[in-house]
Amino acid sequence: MGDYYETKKEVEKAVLVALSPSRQSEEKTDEYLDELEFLAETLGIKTKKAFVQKLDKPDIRSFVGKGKLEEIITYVKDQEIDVVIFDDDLSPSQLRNLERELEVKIYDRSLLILDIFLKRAQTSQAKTQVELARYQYLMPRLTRMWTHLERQRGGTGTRGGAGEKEIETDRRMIRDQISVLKKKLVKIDKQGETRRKARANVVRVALVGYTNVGKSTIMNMLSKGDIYAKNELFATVDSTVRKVVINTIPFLLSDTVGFIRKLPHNLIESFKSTLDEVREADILLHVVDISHPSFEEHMQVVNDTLQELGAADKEMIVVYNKIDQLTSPDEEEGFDFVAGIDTTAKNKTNIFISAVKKTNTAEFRKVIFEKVKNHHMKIYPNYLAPEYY
Ligand SMILES: Nc1nc2c(ncn2[C@@H]2O[C@H](COP(=O)(O)OP(=O)(O)OP(=O)(O)O)[C@@H](O)[C@H]2O)c(=O)[nH]1
Ligand SMILES: [Mg+2]
Repeated sequence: MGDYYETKKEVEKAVLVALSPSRQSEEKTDEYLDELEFLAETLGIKTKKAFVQKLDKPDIRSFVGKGKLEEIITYVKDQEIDVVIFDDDLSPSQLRNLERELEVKIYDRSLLILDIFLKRAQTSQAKTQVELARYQYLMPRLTRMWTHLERQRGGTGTRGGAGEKEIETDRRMIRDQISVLKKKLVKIDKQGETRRKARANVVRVALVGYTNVGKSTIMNMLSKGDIYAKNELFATVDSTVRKVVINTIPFLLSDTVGFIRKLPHNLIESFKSTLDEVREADILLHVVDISHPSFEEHMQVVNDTLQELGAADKEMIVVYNKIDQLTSPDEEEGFDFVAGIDTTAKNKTNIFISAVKKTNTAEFRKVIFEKVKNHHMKIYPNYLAPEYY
């Protein structure tokens, strides 16, 4: 094995590889690729080209068929590509085969997301959660190249390629790490539990939504804070809680990690405690980027994830954000005409805003106030709530 991956260049060049099953439209495939490109960009990786193969199921051996793989290999060599990114998860044996044939670094969707989370995590809880998920993911996938790269990352460095023996050593080390991290998390969880219990006498509201929809922007708008909000996927990985007061009634507002299609399962598992903010909330603000062509699918992903967390039946305000980017919404008709918006769902209130242009935000505050007030009155039945002004 050569040392082609030794030299670290400033910007890595990537090709994307995706399948296009017959049931999926071309637009959908393109959109998924755009999302994958955006994810790669978040890690500072530049996409040079995307390869799509019409296949209903991934090839067991190499994800794409033989002919397509040859095409990719040629391109990777000619264009000096550093990374090949697959839009689905690869099995350990697919990863091994592809690595051998492509001879460059390989990412699948989960690993890409895990690395973004790793880069973004700030608190020790989030860092521990991501590290755990990442190790659990890597464990069955340790290959010579990964072992080698991980050692480089860890600064231990090995000369030449790692052998089977080293992989075995690393596997043992990772197993130990996993149990250390699990213990650490239990301890952090206990502290978090105490902190959350202390908040039992305050109404709790949680922002949820697909990544990049504007949750942190809304959090900042409501709490006048300065949370990292950026046109990047997973700008927020840690959950942040702020106290907000609307018209004399206080509540706690939490901003959490965004959801995404095919979020690695290990990641949801280890983020469960961060997502306790969501599970324990009285009211959810489900933020939707209504200007995104796939906003309905994104909503579905969020609702499914909420279901998984056991938080699907909570009272919810669906906040359709970024209306400033909608092409020609009919002012007269309002936005309810937009296809796919369910105005009949119980327990749900729809509101249309632009957090950036501050459109309809007074109305938004009012809707939050009314709902928070109801919960506040349950905790403090004698509270004389003021009328909203
Ligand atoms: N045009 C427009 N852009 C917006 C609006 N609200 C937020 N944005 C932009 O959308 C991008 C993402 O905003 P964030 O607040 O970081 O989104 P988020 O949901 O917290 O994203 P993650 O933390 O990555 O999951 C930023 O570039 C914001 O400036 C809006 O009402 N209109
Ligand atoms: Mg955010």
